[in-house]
Amino acid sequence: MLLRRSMSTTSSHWDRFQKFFVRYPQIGFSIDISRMSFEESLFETQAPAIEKAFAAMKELEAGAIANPDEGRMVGHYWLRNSSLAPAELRAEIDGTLDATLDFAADVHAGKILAANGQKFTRVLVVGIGGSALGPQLVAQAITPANPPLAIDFFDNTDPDGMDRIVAQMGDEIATTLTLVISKSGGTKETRNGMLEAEAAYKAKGLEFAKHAVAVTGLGSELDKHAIAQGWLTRFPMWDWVGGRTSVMSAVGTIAAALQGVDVRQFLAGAAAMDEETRTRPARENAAMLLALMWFSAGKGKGAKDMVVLPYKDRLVLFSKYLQQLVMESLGKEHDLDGNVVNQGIAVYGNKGSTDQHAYVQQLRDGVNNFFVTFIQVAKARDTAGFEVEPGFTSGDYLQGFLRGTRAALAEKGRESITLSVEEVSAFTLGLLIGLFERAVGYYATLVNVNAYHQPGVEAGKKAATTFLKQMGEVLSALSGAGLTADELGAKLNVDAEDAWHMASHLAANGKAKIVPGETPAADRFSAV
Ligand SMILES: O=P(O)(O)OC[C@H]1O[C@H](O)[C@H](O)[C@@H](O)[C@@H]1O
Repeated sequence: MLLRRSMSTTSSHWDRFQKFFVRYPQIGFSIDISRMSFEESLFETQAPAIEKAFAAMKELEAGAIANPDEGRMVGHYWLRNSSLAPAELRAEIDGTLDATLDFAADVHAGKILAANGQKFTRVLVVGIGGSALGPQLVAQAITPANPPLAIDFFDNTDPDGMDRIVAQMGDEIATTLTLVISKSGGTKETRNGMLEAEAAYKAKGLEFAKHAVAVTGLGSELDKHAIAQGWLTRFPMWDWVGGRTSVMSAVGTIAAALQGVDVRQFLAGAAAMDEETRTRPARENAAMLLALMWFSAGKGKGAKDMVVLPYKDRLVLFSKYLQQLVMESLGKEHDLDGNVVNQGIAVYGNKGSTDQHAYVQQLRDGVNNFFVTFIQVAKARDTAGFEVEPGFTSGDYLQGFLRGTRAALAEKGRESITLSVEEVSAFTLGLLIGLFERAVGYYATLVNVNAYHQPGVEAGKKAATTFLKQMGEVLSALSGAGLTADELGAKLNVDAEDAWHMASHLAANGKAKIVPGETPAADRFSAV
């Protein structure tokens, strides 16, 4: 009885797998949605929305103002196929790509040297969000084991984080090329990182400008600064490329090329996935299938989180990369008609099998509020095989753990998608990025939001600016006599809780003295 039941379950799984497994053999990719619990009628019920999404994408790729709030075109697909771009942009797209690759080749060949006449040995990327995550993902996933230049990142305004990197660089800062990357050219974290880098070069008696390159919008603050200081060179960033989709613009190509990545293959991978997912009907269209799965799992409201589990160390940052791509694109208060919808899909993940020893316990037994996206890489390793047990390699185990976890989740009614690529290479990373970019675009139409703006990000920036201004006032107001947060607040017309945090921060960093009281309200702050 038991045996029969399990056999029929197995055969229905096998049938469903065959029905909902789509592969593109010519690019070594497949998607399996058979372990998602959607009804087949989804393709019928969503047919009008699917058509709308295809049409919207077609217009977007043809240069429509697909980001209406900001009145901008959305052109990341043109970066890997400039022939799609409006005619007046093609030469600039191709020219910029060539210029980044030529620059990297000249650095490798020693035609562009550090100020001391030696070859550059390191790159320091200063950027944040879309201006850092792409280069970080590329560095982690597809650079050679011993790249021509080592790479570090200032991707925050944490002084301790920057100090550690500067300390690790030591005297090698003299042969470090710094790329300051900011589309807007006005992001404070990046401005601070640039100033910290400048100071670090100066501390070693070096001229920063002779080691600095900017990637930014024409005429931005950063652009003007780079011109005024006579930096090595500048590469443009365009308003029709969003930060989170900028890895195939100069933002990503310059660092990748310096690292010895085959950038043209990276772009070719994305272009190939674009070709596959641009015109195929929904049932064969991997990007549309992803969008539909997100829609059906989360009931079009993001009710289920997306857990991204690549079974490959090189792809560990892919989940973080997708977190920005998906959450910044889809996490919106309003839909395109102005209704309050509070849309989004939460994304988290790290890598398998590592995560099986952490939160996968909850995925199998706990709250069922997610679907997993497994990423399987067929090829286990580049080097010769090694057997950890007779007949079995580490790679066999990795595959066993992926399949085992997928089955164990399915047994408990937990959904999963499995994407497969043959190996992690410039080409396959490109195609995976291309796949998710298009899936995000399709899904945005299914739920009627603008995927290409990020109005919510501004609120935190504005509040931080106010906080800093008021903290300056608190610092000036401190005197010999100890003041409480209430007194500071009343004096400066600042919220008492804010005043307490400002004064506490100043005290923790040697700019104020604190006499602690029994409660925060009794703490007294004075000038040093
Ligand atoms: O490249 P930047 O203009 O410096 O922007 C860096 C990042 O910060 C912004 O606040 C946005 O949220 C991100 O989408 C962007 O990638």
